Amino acid sequence: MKILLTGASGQVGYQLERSLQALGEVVAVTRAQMDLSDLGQVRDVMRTLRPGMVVNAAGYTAVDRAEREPALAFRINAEAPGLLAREAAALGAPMVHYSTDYVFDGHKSGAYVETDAANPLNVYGQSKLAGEQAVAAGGGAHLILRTSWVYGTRGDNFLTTMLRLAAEGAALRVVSDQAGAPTWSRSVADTTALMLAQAQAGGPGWWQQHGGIYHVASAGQTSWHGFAEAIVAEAGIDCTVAPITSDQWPATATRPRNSVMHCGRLTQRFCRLPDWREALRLCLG
Ligand SMILES: NC(=O)C1=CN([C@@H]2O[C@H](COP(=O)(O)OP(=O)(O)OC[C@H]3O[C@@H](n4cnc5c(N)ncnc54)[C@H](OP(=O)(O)O)[C@@H]3O)[C@@H](O)[C@H]2O)C=CC1
Ligand SMILES: Cc1cn([C@H]2C[C@H](O)[C@@H](COP(=O)(O)OP(=O)(O)O[C@H]3O[C@@H](C)C(=O)[C@@H](O)[C@H]3O)O2)c(=O)[nH]c1=O
Repeated sequence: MKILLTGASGQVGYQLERSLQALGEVVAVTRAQMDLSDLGQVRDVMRTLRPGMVVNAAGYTAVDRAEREPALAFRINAEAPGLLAREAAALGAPMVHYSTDYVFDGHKSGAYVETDAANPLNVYGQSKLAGEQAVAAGGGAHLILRTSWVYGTRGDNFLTTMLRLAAEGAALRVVSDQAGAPTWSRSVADTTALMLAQAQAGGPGWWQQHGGIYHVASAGQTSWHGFAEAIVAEAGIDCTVAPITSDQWPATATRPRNSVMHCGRLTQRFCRLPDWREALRLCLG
């Protein structure tokens, strides 16, 4: 089976290109071959390639910049995934799409379940919620995997930023009033592959029974400050991390204070991701 993978240069996409190999022929396209802001090109690629499955790991992920570029964020995160979903449905191809903890407003005191009402606080979250809705409205078989605080040793992310700042000897100041679950990009990719292997074995009725939204995040929770402290500790860097409040960090976009997601639906049917601290250890090991 031909699997169209978008966003292969990104954190999750890079891992997916490896994790999906066992499932079929992975055709990884870059922005140069399929720019999600160009809907005509998206349609052309889908109609030329005619994939048997679409895994959309591309996304507009610049949370602060999205406040200044809402139209572009919505085109890439909502309109293009909607088009991919409609084109995939026309081909009878299932689609996997990724979403975010930032669809929630953070006002809940416990962990969010899949059926909790979404109410994003920022443009990025709004565009991702619109993307979820567009993929579901596409009418085909789909999985929407919401993950959170993704990191890895490649590219720009919170882990690599903290390691760089600590190595430069910078005084680390990190917000301690936002709770979430840091999630290793490899955990997301491996979980996706595990779910899709079961889908392939399950036959046509599988998507009807098991499709829809899943929360896919590390077990446990921490704050960005707790994550930063763990990063320097695991990396063996002698450096203090000062806790600050969100108000003390200059940010354009408002982030949810609590975006911890309950992963019970995933755990009951498929697997449990490692605890965030254990995953960090594995990532840096
Ligand atoms: N990062 C995180 O903390 C979280 C991410 N997610 C979601 O997971 C998914 C994957 O995110 P992640 O891997 O972390 O993101 P990255 O920012 O690491 O990668 C994004 C990918 O999308 C590609 N991309 C961006 N714009 C376009 C475009 N116009 N056309 C084609 N490709 C484009 C990038 O290509 P290029 O290299 O050319 O820019 C890159 O390959 C996204 O849907 C994201 O919203 C969910 C929760 C947390
Ligand atoms: C670099 C840095 C950030 N911060 C704060 C800013 C922010 O509140 C928090 C996280 O910063 P970042 O900008 O790395 O993270 P942010 O862009 O908010 O990360 C989000 O990205 C999108 C794509 C998602 O989907 C989310 O799940 C989440 O991972 O830490 C500090 O307090 N000190 C620092 O030195």
